[in-house]
Amino acid sequence: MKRVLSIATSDSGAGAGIQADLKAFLRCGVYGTTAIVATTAQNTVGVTDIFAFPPEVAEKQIEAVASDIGVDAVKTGMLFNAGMVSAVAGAIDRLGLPNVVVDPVMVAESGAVLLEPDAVETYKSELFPLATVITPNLNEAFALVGEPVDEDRMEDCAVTLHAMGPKAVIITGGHTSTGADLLYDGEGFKRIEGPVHPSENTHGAGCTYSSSLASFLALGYGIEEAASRAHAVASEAVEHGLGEIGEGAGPVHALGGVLKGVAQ
Ligand SMILES: Nc1ncnc2c1ncn2[C@@H]1O[C@H](COP(=O)(O)OP(=O)(O)O)[C@@H](O)[C@H]1O
Ligand SMILES: Cc1ncc(COP(=O)(O)O)c(N)n1
Repeated sequence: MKRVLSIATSDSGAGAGIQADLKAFLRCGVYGTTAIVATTAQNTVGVTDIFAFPPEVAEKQIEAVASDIGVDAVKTGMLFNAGMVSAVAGAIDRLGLPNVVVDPVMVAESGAVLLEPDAVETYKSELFPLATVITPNLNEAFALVGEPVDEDRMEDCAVTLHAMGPKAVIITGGHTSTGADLLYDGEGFKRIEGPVHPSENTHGAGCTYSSSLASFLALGYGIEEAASRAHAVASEAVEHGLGEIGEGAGPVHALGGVLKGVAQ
């Protein structure tokens, strides 16, 4: 059983964050572990509070998992502040963790700010250089390069992000007109396409995607194949999104496709 560690934040509504990551790990057939860096009071409508743990609490969890269970891939999600980004980068580096997927979570589907603005520089200087791949969505990608969102300039944006140190960049396409993800590995571009589901129940799509990507890297797939499989898992989770859960954008359902037809 391959082991994938999520370093991220709890979502009390369980649509995104650590909870979405564990569902995606189960869907992908890997053993998921967690280092929880903060917790949100959150539902499908919004985020009413964020409580961040001290960075040492995150470091201790990462060390506990690495020293006994082991780590075949790691995914970082919402890290909230600069001190945490720095501590997580330090632990990944010190422990030599492989297959590092960095999802630079900045804003929730509901509009809540999930990253303090001064942490962006720490991402660029400390965490991106350790990343196998970073997975910003369209808005995050342009925010990171400090430019207004322009779908026609996604390739330029990916090149600028790649120069910040990750081995590869994937700008996820859920908020673009085509829905395609864009992969840039420093040599060429690859568009990952698939059916776009007309669903509003996308809370947790990005978390599901980056966790699935880390899972497929742990399972030994190359970046292109892992990206294509992760897109398929995220897309299927959106297709089966749970509109009946909560009043806002419903949570994605990572196991929806797998459970179809199973007696309940
Ligand atoms: N309506 C949709 N239909 C199919 N795939 C989708 C849809 N929305 C998002 N996805 C896929 O889910 C993944 C996460 O996408 P995105 O929405 O860009 O991230 P985030 O949730 O961080 O904003 C991507 O692979 C994207 O292509
Ligand atoms: C704790 C936490 N982490 C991440 C997200 C982003 O969610 P999404 O996957 O929809 O971009 C979130 N809303 N809450």
